[in-house]
Amino acid sequence: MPVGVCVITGFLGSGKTTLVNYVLKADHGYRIAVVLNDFGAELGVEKMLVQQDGVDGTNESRTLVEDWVELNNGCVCCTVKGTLVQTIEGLLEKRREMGEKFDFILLETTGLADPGPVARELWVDDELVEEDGAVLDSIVTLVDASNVEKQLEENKEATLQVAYADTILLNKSDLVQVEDVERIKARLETINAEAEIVVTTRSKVDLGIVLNQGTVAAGGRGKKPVLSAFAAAPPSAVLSSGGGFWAKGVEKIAPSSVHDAQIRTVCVAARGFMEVSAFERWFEDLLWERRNEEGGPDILRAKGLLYTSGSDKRRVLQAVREVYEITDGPVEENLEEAMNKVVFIGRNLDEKALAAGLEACIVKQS
Ligand SMILES: Nc1nc2c(ncn2[C@@H]2O[C@H](COP(=O)(O)OP(=O)(O)OP(=O)(O)O)[C@@H](O)[C@H]2O)c(=O)[nH]1
Repeated sequence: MPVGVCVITGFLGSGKTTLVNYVLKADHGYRIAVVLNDFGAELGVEKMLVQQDGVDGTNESRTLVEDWVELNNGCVCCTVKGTLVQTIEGLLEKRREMGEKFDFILLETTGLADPGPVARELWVDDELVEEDGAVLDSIVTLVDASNVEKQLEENKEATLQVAYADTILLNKSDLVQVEDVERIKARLETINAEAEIVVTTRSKVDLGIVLNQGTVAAGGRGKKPVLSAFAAAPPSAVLSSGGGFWAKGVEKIAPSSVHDAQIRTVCVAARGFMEVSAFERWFEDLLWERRNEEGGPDILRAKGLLYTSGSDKRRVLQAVREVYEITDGPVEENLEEAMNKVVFIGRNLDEKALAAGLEACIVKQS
């Protein structure tokens, strides 16, 4: 029987990695493979965020096998190399080699992705669906309750992510009032009236909602899944752009894989140990002051790994619009490297100025 693939999508900072971590650590007895396809992946930021507090809270029992990270409950983790189909094929190969099977594959998409092409790729690639292959089980979309309304106004991808969902996790509910939740639910329903909406905090959800929506067990080998967004039309209609499958009493959105051209990703790095207070001053100025200037940086999301003076731990930076946090990562054995990395996604990002700003936070050796 093929393995079910659960596609986890949602706008920048909505809680996808938090959900992946939650699923990996929960006591469910499933063997799960996670495929990360994220903007921080090339710097190793994303992988580290998923691994940072493994199943038992330590790093010790994990072994790095090539690009695979095996967790001590049998779950494995990898990042997309080459195409998505190649990555999943690699995973399945690995599964055969191990003589064991995964029960599920979780695929975390990038926060700016239109999940349509990913779903289509999984849908139409017949080789994947062969015996012991993979089949799309469901699309779970996370939305950040505190930002979703603005995101839906500004970004077509955010709307498409909601439109494709089988299940929507209305996450970060702790950051809004009860009446906001009702209003947001109503807004989401105008885009996708079919999806189940589950209100969550820190992506904590009944795992039955994420793992195994029944497609694989019910359909068996080679069966196509029944996804709400796809169910109204055969795949051919899904493949044609602007097909009639949106016309279900919901907003019409032309499917597109074109991103907001102004949004880009900038990665900056600086070697050495930094003064946290200097970093905070610089970062807060960027997030809170400079963004209001004409043509100033509009940072939608940032992630980073920081080395701070006087600590033997790497620190993890997370920012979603104006909100940010710096938390402790695992103890670092090789502190000499001390390469600070920050990945920004946003508009009006000046790479040179950001690199210089990060460099200026490094404590200079006298
Ligand atoms: N207050 C609050 N914070 C949350 C919640 N869920 C996640 N976060 C925090 O929000 C930040 C972003 O969470 P992630 O899980 O990394 O979000 P993501 O969707 O993977 O982000 P991208 O990789 O940018 O697309 C992190 O600092 C999380 O700790 C929640 O329910 N409430």
